Formats: sequence, structure tokens, C-alpha cells
Amino acid sequence: IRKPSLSVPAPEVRVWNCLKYVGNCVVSQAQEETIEMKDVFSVKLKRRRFVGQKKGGTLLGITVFKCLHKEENKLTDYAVHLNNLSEDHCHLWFRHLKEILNGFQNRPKSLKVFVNPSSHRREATHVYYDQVAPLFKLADIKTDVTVTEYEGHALSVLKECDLQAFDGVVCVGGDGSVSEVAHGLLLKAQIDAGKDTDYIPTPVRAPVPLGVIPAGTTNILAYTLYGIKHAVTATLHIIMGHIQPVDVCTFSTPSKLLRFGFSAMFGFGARTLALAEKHRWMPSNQRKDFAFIKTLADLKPEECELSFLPLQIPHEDPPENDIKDQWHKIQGHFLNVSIMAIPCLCSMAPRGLAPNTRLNNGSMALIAVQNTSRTEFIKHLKRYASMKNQFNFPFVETYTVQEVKVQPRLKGGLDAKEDTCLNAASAEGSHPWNIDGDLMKEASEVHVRVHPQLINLYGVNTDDLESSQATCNCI
Ligand SMILES: Nc1ncnc2c1ncn2[C@@H]1O[C@H](COP(=O)(O)OP(=O)(O)OP(=O)(O)O)[C@@H](O)[C@H]1O
Repeated sequence: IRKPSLSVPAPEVRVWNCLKYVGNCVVSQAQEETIEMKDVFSVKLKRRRFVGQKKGGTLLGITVFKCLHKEENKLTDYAVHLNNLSEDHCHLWFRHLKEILNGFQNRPKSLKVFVNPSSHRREATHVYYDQVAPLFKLADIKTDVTVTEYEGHALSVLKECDLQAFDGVVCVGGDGSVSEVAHGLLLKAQIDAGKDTDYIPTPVRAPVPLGVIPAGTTNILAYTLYGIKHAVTATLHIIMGHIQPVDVCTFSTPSKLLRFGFSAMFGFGARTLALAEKHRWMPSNQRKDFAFIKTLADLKPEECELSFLPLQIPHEDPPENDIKDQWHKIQGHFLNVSIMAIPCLCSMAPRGLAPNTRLNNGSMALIAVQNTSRTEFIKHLKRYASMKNQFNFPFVETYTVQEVKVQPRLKGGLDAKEDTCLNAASAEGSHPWNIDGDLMKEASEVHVRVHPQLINLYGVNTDDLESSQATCNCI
């Protein structure tokens, strides 16, 4: 738009004497101020209205809403008022800027939203309606909201959902909720593709991206994608269509698929979650700290066999028999086994529970912590909160893998008393697993495979995030 326009002083400090549109920017010629259109997510006609008046009113200009980068990975919305009393000019600019906004292909126009009202301190509903929904409305995004009523509700809705009707799915809650929604989204994609959902060696990709609004206790996915637990930042990443392809794992027993997910812990991490779940009546932070300390006090190793296939360099492409030969096996007593396809950043581990993997490098980190003294184990745990290498201990082994099988030791070798002592958690014949913060109990071998870039998540690459300080207070 060439004509000078929008030249009345704005209510803020800035004065727009003369505007023009150059390339993809709105430029104020007089002050050489620029708003890059890639940072703009909404434009509205600005009118003077009386209290209670819904329509009409005197046109005052246009307001451009942009996404502003603040400190520590934080994003915020920011309104720039451009005043002009000419209806023609305002409409011309409004239409033109709207056209540009509509041209951004990654930005969603319609979203399916799940809100878990029971997450953390039960504030997810407020977070959504007070902070998120107004921004979606401002960005003209249509939403279809399900407030979940029970565990598994999001999964059953997703199984019946016509995903074609949406540009993305959003989950407001903690890691357990996000994991359920990610699983549902991927499972629905397999059902739609006519796959056998009990055995999926080559799953199809999720058809739409997933957005995570943090409202849980640990919020590992939100930290990993946005570097911060901040609902407005998460919302703006979704609105702006910042998309990251992310690796996903399948967790299966020999007979069925358990779950799609991003990370799992067996041993200490799973026992802690199992204990926390038993104390759901406690406030969430207290429950997690209590479970952590109690599990540490009752520290016990799990005896199991770990088989893993190290990451294959794609161009090598060995024949089937050679791949069989490349499976490695380690047996022993492990305090904890982590299998993680993403770095899993959180406030307790700002560099991540698995800083040696990336969001989409097609591999998983296998971190096996052999049995050791409690003192040594605590030293290892404390390192997560520091800048020191948490794996630099003789009892910690790390591998970059594409498949892992965890086979808990079959009962029989030891007498009953010793056996109960070693595998207290498996007293009912099953072992707890912590899969993305969701508790699962399995008796048999669990097979974990990584599927490169199987889902798009709204967010940024972990490498682009500013690092922050740890805030863990329990060790
Ligand atoms: N209305 C509901 N009542 C009870 N549980 C629910 C409900 N809706 C969803 N759930 C289940 O609650 C579980 C835990 O929720 P979520 O992970 O969001 O919260 P959290 O445990 O406080 O946070 P985090 O996992 O980050 O520590 C999920 O597995 C989800 O399936």
C-alpha cells in the first residue's frame, strides 16, 4: 500500500506519521520503526464504543497484535495502535494485513482442545479460559473444547474424532494428559490408515500438530518445547504456527502396543511415580517430593536384562542377519533405566534428563544406572540440577539406540524372601513403568522403538532455547 496513511498520534509513546508496506513489514517512515509481519498474529479495526455497546462505534484506526520475545524464552502479546479517522484507509490496510496473515500456512485456524481440570492444583480450566482462549479468539482461531471428566476420556474422544476438521490439537494439563493426547492422536492416525493397532512396526505420522499448554506439576514437554512453564508463551507458539517435528517411541509387549510416547523410566523413576499415585490426596508438589524421598530411602535395584540396538547409520543398511548380530545385551541390577527420545527438560534438570539426545535426531538415549550406594546415587541425581555431567560415574552407562528391550528377571533363581526384597514393586507380578509421567504396570518384556519425526509439536528446537536455572528443592 503506497499511500501515506494512519497518521494520528497513537495513545502510546509512538507517533506514526507516515506508514508504508515494504516487503513483509509495516514501516513508519518518520521514526524508522518496523513491525515484521511474521511477528503479527492479529489485526483488528479499532472503534470507540460505549459501555455495553457490541456493534458499530466510531472507527479510530487499526490495532496490530504482535508476538514479542521477552527474556528467558518468554513470549507475550503486544498491541500497536495505528490511528486514522479515514474509514477507507483503515479498511484498505485492514484487508491487506488480513490477507498477509491468512497466507501463513502453518498457523492454525481451527483447533481441538482438551483441558484436564484435575491437573496439578486444578487450575487448568482457569488457565485455559483466562489466558489461552482470549488469545485464540483474538487470532480468529475456532476451538472445540472438551473438558475431560476421567482418565482416558481424551483418548476415547480422539478415537472417534474427525481430525480432518482441525488444523491442530491442543492439550491443557500436565505430562500425563499430554501423553494421553499424543497417544490418542497417533493411535487415531493408525486406525484411519487401516493399521493393526497391536503391532505397528512402521506407524504413519500424526495428521495434525499437537500443542501443549502447561498446567501440570512437572511439565517436561512444555519445558522441552518452550524452555519455560508459561501458558501465554505456549499459546503464542501455537498461534504463530512454530512447528517442530519430534521423534516418538512405541512401547509394546510381545502381544500388544502399550503406548506411543516420548520417554520412559523403569526402576527408581517408575517406583517414585507409583508411590506418588498412591498418595493422590496430597497436594501435587508435596506428593512428588514425598514419593521421591521415600523411594530414595527404600532404594532397591531391579534385576533385568537390557537388550538394545545401537543407532544404525542409515547408508550402511545391513542385511537382516547382521542387524541381529548388532543387538547388545547387559544384565544386572539397575537402580534406574531411562529411555528417552527427547531431552526432557524440566525445572529439576534444566539441561534435560537426557541432554545427549535431540527432539528429532532419530535416536533415543538409553541411560542405565547400575546398583550402587545411596550416597553415590544421590550424587548422580544432584548432578541433574547442575551444569556438571550427570553421567560421569562408573555405575552409569549411556547409549544412543534405536530399539531397546527391557526384560525384568524371571522369578525362580532366588528364594522367596530375597526375591520380594529385590523386586518389591513386582510383588503382584508386574513392574511399574513411568511413561511420560503416566503410570503403567507390565509383567512381561517391554520393547521400545524410536520412530523419527512421527509427530509435529508446536514449539521451538531445544538448541535455540536460553538455558535456565534449576529449582529443585527436594535433594
Ligand atoms: N477429570 C479427570 N479426573 C481425573 N483424572 C483425569 C481427568 N481428566 C484427565 N485425567 C487424567 O489425569 C492424569 C494426570 O493428569 P496430568 O498429567 O495433567 O496432571 P499432573 O499429574 O498434575 O501433572 P504432571 O503429569 O505434569 O505431573 C492423566 O493421566 C489424565 O488421563
